[in-house]
Amino acid sequence: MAVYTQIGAEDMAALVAEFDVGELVSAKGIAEGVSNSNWLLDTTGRDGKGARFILTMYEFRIELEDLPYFLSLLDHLAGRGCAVPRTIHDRAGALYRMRGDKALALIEFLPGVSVSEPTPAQARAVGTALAQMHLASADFAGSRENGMGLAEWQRLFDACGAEGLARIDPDLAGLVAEHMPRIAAQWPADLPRSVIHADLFPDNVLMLGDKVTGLIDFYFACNDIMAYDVAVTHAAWCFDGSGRSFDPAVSAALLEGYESVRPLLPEERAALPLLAQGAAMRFTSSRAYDWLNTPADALVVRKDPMAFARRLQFYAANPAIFDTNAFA
Ligand SMILES: Nc1ncnc2c1ncn2[C@@H]1O[C@H](COP(=O)(O)OP(=O)(O)O)[C@@H](O)[C@H]1O
Ligand SMILES: N[C@@H](CCOP(=O)(O)O)C(=O)O
Repeated sequence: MAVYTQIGAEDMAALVAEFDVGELVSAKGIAEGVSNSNWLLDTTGRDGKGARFILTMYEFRIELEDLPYFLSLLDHLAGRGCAVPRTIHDRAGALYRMRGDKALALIEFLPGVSVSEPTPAQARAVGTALAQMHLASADFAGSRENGMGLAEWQRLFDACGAEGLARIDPDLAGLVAEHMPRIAAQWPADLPRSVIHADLFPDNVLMLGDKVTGLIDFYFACNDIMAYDVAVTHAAWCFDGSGRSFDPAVSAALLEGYESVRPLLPEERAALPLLAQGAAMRFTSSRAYDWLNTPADALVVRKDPMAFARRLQFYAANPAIFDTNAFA
């Protein structure tokens, strides 16, 4: 469930009146999601024919100072033809409004559903959309450091402590100690960069059949290595939920889709095994921290850190899956 804040009908109607989107017809809380409160709003629309929006209230983890970057990035990418929802500006032109100490943004609604068992055709479409997004961001003026980079993974593991990691799984602390220093020492410094999504999991992609209708949830977006974004997306799409089973056909299709728009340089391709281990480490770290620090009665379902620790082991043991002829 992800509606942490209640907004009464009168307040919601008054809020909607601050935007040129017609009058409020209905507002329904959206159950999916963990970080923000989201509502599906129907209004009469500017032309009286009806319109639909997502209202997001930023509850945790997002710094107010980063909101202009995230919200203007949506406008930029949508303006370049990417399947990304636009930010609806209020009547004064602002990207977001404050309600008490919390920020609210109105976002264009896009149709589609998040797939749970991606097919190769769907993975190809996602790879294509990711590469389009990377290219379309080339002239985006904003800049934001990756707050979930290597230093943060280490900080999160340190905060868990060896004893905390052992409570999650007896092998986890050893796995981190074995791989983290090597990944940090070999992390590439000079690969091509752009704006990256950095969290393009299936639940952040809306699809209708094999077509991508929306990339959403850009709240980890930052300027970083493009091939790292490919690696994150690979880790998120090419395994079953437990991280035990790798799907080579989905992997090949995802990379093919990406390269149909933006061929990887030889040095990016060569770095993918390490970047994928880093991607798996990144989500192991945040999930491990959340696993130990989410109260038992919290509304949010904790995600299994071992599902990404297993991916890390797989990537470390199978670098050849990223060879150009791996599936030929
Ligand atoms: N622009 C959008 N169009 C349609 N549905 C959306 C849109 N943005 C969010 N949603 C819906 O809201 C849910 C939660 O949004 P999300 O931004 O992923 O929240 P969280 O950051 O809390 O995970 C999504 O799973 C999707 O169902
Ligand atoms: N994709 C991450 C969690 C980030 O949460 P989101 O709801 O903001 O996408 C994971 O699976 O660990």
